[in-house]
Amino acid sequence: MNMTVEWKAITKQYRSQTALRGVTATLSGNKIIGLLGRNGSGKTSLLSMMKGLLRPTSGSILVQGQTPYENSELARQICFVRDSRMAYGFAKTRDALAIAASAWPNWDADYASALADRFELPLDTKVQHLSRGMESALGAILGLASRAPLTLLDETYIGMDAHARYLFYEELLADYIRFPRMLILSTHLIEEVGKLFEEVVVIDRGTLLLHEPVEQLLMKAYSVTGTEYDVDRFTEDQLVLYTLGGGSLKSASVFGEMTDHLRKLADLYHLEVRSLPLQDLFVHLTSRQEVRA
Ligand SMILES: Nc1ncnc2c1ncn2[C@@H]1O[C@H](COP(=O)(O)OP(=O)(O)OP(=O)(O)O)[C@@H](O)[C@H]1O
Repeated sequence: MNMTVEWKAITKQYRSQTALRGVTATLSGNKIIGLLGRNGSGKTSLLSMMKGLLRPTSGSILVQGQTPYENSELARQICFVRDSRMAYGFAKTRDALAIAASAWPNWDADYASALADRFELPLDTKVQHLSRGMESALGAILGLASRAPLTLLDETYIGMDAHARYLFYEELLADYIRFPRMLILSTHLIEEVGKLFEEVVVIDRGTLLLHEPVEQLLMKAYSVTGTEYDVDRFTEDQLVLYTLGGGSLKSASVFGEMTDHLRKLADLYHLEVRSLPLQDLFVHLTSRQEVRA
């Protein structure tokens, strides 16, 4: 199944609060997509509308050409992992997995049980009594074992410790390779998860800032390091995101493409050129107005 999600001029208003403003984009193909945005930028609202839990105030959202809102057939193809405590609070963990098994047509019970072992999930504990990390692990297991063609993970791994998070990344990638599907992960931990993404969507204060393949995005910025004099003359006409150091060792992060001409100039000025980590680029994209132009 080749998944397609269309956002058509989506606006979401909660009373006086506008969470999303005219967001338009088409996501297609089996991919791991990062949904990035600062706190309150509108990520959860967007994910909830993709699952059909909310309706846009204006505009429309289509998953496989259909409206997800009140569409129970389509809902079985879309797994949205957010708050396991809310969804399964009174059930024991083992029962939550059994409920999930009946909800998802592609549920893999053996895989769910192998994951429960790997994450050391206590099966006889009520979901509402799970530790934060274990609740996150349950969410990760539900998201992975559902094998839903569209899987939405809203900061699923946020309560996990580093060991569990890396286990989750490893499982996510391995299972995605075995069963390609569209996985959308909203996150703040870009440095850790960034390597998994093929494509990123950045939402800033309710508007779509960019939607691009990661490879293409990373080509849009770089850092140069050298003496202050050389770095300053190299970056004179460029959009500098931030600088570090000075004197004999200064580094400047630049938003713009590294052309052949610039590379020759950097060589001439004995500057070291590096690509910018996705996390740095994200922080600066969402904090500077000029970059949006
Ligand atoms: N039910 C609601 N009623 C009123 N305002 C809401 C509601 N849900 C979200 N909002 C507001 O809409 C905006 C976007 O919220 P949303 O939860 O979608 O953002 P987010 O990017 O997921 O945030 P975070 O990263 O902090 O979880 C915020 O200003 C939030 O306060």
